[in-house]
Amino acid sequence: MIDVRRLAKHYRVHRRQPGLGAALRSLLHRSYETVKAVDGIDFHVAPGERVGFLGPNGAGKTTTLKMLSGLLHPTSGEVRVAGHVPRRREAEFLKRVTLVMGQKQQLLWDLPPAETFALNRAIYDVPPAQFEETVAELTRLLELQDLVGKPTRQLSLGERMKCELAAALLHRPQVLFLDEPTIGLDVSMQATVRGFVKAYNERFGATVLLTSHDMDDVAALCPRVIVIDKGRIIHDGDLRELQRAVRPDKRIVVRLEHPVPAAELSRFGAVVSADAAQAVIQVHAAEVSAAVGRILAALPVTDLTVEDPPLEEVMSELFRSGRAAGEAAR
Ligand SMILES: Nc1ncnc2c1ncn2[C@@H]1O[C@H](COP(=O)(O)OP(=O)(O)OP(=O)(O)O)[C@@H](O)[C@H]1O
Repeated sequence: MIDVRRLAKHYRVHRRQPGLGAALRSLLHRSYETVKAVDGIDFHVAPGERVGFLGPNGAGKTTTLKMLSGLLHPTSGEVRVAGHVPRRREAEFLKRVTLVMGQKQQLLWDLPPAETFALNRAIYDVPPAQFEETVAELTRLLELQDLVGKPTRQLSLGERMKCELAAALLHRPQVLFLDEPTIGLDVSMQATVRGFVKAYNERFGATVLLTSHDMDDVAALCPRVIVIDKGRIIHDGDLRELQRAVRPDKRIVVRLEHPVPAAELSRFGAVVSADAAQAVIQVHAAEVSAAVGRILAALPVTDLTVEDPPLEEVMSELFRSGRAAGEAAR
C-alpha cells in the first residue's frame, strides 16, 4: 500500500551569525546550508497494517508524511501510495488518503463542524447516501451528536480533534497518515481517539501510519514501528521484538505488607524504586521466574506483577544508541 525507495528531502537554508554586522554582511553575501531532513529511506507498508513512525524531534517524520501525502516534493527517490505518485495529487489519490495533523486544523473556525463535513462531501464527491451513512457511523463511534452543530471555535481541544478526525475520514480513505493525533488531549480523550483509529482500521481495513511522541499511542496501536533519526531509518520491525532487543529486562512490582530496607530488596535485582508499600525490582528477563520465587519466599508480598520496562525508556535508549552508532560511522 505504501512503497518508499531511497526517499530524500533536502532543504536549502540560509544561515547567518547573530548580530547587526552579520545581518548587513548577509545582505551582500548569503551563505546556505543543506539540511538533510530525510536522507534516503526505504520501507514498505502492507494494506491494513498499523505502523508507528517514530523518532526524536527533528528526525524527519513530518517531512516524510508530507511527502507521502503529496504536500511536499521529494528531492529524490520514489514513493507510491495506493498505486499513486503522491506529488501528482491526482483526484483518485486524494480520495484514498488522508493526513491528520494534531497541530493543524481543517475545520472552518466560525462554522459548525457539520458545515465542514458538507464541504468535504462536495470536495471528495461522496455520494449522498454514503455520506449520510458515514456521518452517522462516525457520529456514533466518536460521540459527536452534541458537537457537530456548535461553531468550531466554541469546542474544546478534544472535541475539536474528534470532529477533525471525522472530517478527515468522511470520504472513507484507505490510507491514514496521522501526525500526533492525540497531542494536547486529556487521557480519556486520548483513549477515545486511539480506540477510534483502531476501530476504523479494523472496520475498513485501512492502512495507518502514525507519528507520536506519546508511547501509549504506539503501544495501543502499532504492532510494528519504523524508527527514524536524522533522516535515516535506524529500526524497522515488530515493537515487542524491539523492546526485548533493546531492553532485555523485566520489572517485578511487589506490593509489601510492611516496609523492607532497600539493602534487603537489592539482593533480588536492581531496585528501580521503593517506598513503604511498593518496590520495583529490575532483573534480566531470563532470571524472572527464579527472582519471583526468591522474592515470594523472602519478602512480605501482598501482590506481585511482572512488567516490561516503559516504552519511553526503550525508545530513548534506541535513539541514544542510534546516535552513537551514527557518530562512530562518521
Ligand atoms: N521548511 C523547512 N525548511 C528548512 N528546514 C526544515 C523545514 N521543515 C523542516 N525542516 C528541518 O528538517 C528536519 C526534519 O523536520 P521534521 O519536521 O520532519 O521533523 P519531525 O521528526 O517531524 O520532528 P518533531 O518530532 O519535532 O515534529 C529538522 O531539522 C527541521 O528543522
